[in-house]
Amino acid sequence: MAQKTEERAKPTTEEEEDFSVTKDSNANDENLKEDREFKTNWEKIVDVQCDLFFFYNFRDAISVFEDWRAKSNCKMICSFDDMNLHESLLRGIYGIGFEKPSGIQQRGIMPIIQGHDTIAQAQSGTGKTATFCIAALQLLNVDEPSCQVLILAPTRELAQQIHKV
Ligand SMILES: Nc1ncnc2c1ncn2[C@@H]1O[C@H](COP(=O)(O)OP(=O)(O)OP(=O)(O)O)[C@@H](O)[C@H]1O
Repeated sequence: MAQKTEERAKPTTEEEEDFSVTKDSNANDENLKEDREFKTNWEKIVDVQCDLFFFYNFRDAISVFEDWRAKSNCKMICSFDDMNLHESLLRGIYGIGFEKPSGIQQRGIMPIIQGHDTIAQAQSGTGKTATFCIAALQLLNVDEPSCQVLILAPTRELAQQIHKV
């Protein structure tokens, strides 16, 4: 059986990651390679557009996020209560059993609500979909009947998965 290693976001005092991801060591090497490629592409994007951020769950990338956070004055929010969400949205979040935001939600929800162009990458099942859904629901004007949010997904399967969330 392949040796298992645990990959987690760099721990911080503010954050307690809710989701842990276990990978075999070969998959981990592949992920690190992909992350290096992603970071190179990201650096190209940053050159032309400064109002973007990304993070993923490896140490280098977290530090890029922390730099961005320091520059943009954007805080990491560790509780849904502190996100200043509409009451009905907050009730819905607690109603489906979310007690506290995951790492990507602590970092990603507020920048989207504040109108920053946001690129975020995190491991599978860490709450990315809920991140942009919660932010989108917060930004929706329920009295406005026209389309206000468009979510594009590259595959039908992913679109169906997003619809479920
Ligand atoms: N803060 C939270 N607390 C508890 N459960 C959560 C939280 N956020 C998301 N979840 C649950 O975790 C699961 C994965 O969430 P989500 O689909 O948002 O992750 P994802 O990163 O988009 O996944 P994937 O990489 O597979 O697309 C879902 O069942 C979702 O309901």
